[in-house]
Amino acid sequence: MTPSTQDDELTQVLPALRVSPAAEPSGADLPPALRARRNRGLALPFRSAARAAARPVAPVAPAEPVPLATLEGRNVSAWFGERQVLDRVSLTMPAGVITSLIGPSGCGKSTFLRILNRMHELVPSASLAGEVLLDGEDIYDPERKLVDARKHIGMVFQKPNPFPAMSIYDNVIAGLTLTGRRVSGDEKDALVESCLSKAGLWTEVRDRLRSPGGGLSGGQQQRLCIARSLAVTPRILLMDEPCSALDPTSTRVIEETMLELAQEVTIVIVTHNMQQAQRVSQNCAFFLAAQGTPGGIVEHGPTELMFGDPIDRRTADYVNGRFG
Ligand SMILES: Nc1ncnc2c1ncn2[C@@H]1O[C@H](COP(=O)(O)OP(=O)(O)OP(=O)(O)O)[C@@H](O)[C@H]1O
Repeated sequence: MTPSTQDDELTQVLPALRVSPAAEPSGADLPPALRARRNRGLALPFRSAARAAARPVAPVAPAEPVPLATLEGRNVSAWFGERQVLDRVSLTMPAGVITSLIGPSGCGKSTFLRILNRMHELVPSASLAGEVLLDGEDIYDPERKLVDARKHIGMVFQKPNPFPAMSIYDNVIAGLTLTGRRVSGDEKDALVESCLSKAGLWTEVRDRLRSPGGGLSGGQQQRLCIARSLAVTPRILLMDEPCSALDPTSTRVIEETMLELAQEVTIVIVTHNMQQAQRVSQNCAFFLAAQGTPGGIVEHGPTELMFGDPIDRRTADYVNGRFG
């Protein structure tokens, strides 16, 4: 989806804000996603252990810890006009876990992701059925405002979309500006440093915060977009092929960032990269749409099992590159 204006884009991309950034993790602790890797005997991504221990702590005011949230889709179906593209998809994306959505092109992964933060309904012909529960509360409850869902569920897109002429600093706090929340200068400075640090970009841009966001490399721009999402303290971060436009080095840096962020935000990522799904996610769901039928989930579960010992032959074919 390509938003038409900056404000449209901000409204879609950035949830309304809570200003207090989440508490920085203890430098001695590895995030759960990394601990899970270590416990399973898997190597940590390069630099992750060091970064987890040595991540700079921004001088932010003490903040209320934001509890990790679980997101659950129940019997989610979706249509564009008369055409049904998803059929009764149910998936739980547990708190603090990175869940990857995999599957061939056109099977409805991005549609499902956009339903998870109420972006699907922005398409005029789109409709849907089912429930999306954020910690048990349906984000589609008619009593709830759209902004309540976006407040908690952020999105990072395939193509990095910072505001190119806007400074790096202002890009990070763009969501605050849109929502009209007044934040003191010191608090803004601390928030910018904290979010850029969490997105793994601080040390690269700390000396040029007033330079335009468009002057950064593609990978840096994507991390700037992640920092922009974090500035409004989402509880869930949805990522739609966040590395598909990036080179392998930038991809690796974003993956490390995701693993570290998993300590404070539940992440759901759509990816076509099977190695990436294995590197970053603990849970995985395989989507498929047979010819002429809407997409659904064939199988989901721990990523290790999905790749190492899948139940369904179609899953095995897909993860082993034998599909189609
Ligand atoms: N705005 C739209 N209007 C009409 N049909 C759409 C729209 N967006 C997606 N679709 C259709 O919905 C189906 C699912 O698309 P979706 O983008 O969710 O699949 P996907 O699995 O994410 O694909 P990819 O991996 O290629 O991004 C496809 O058949 C697509 O053509």
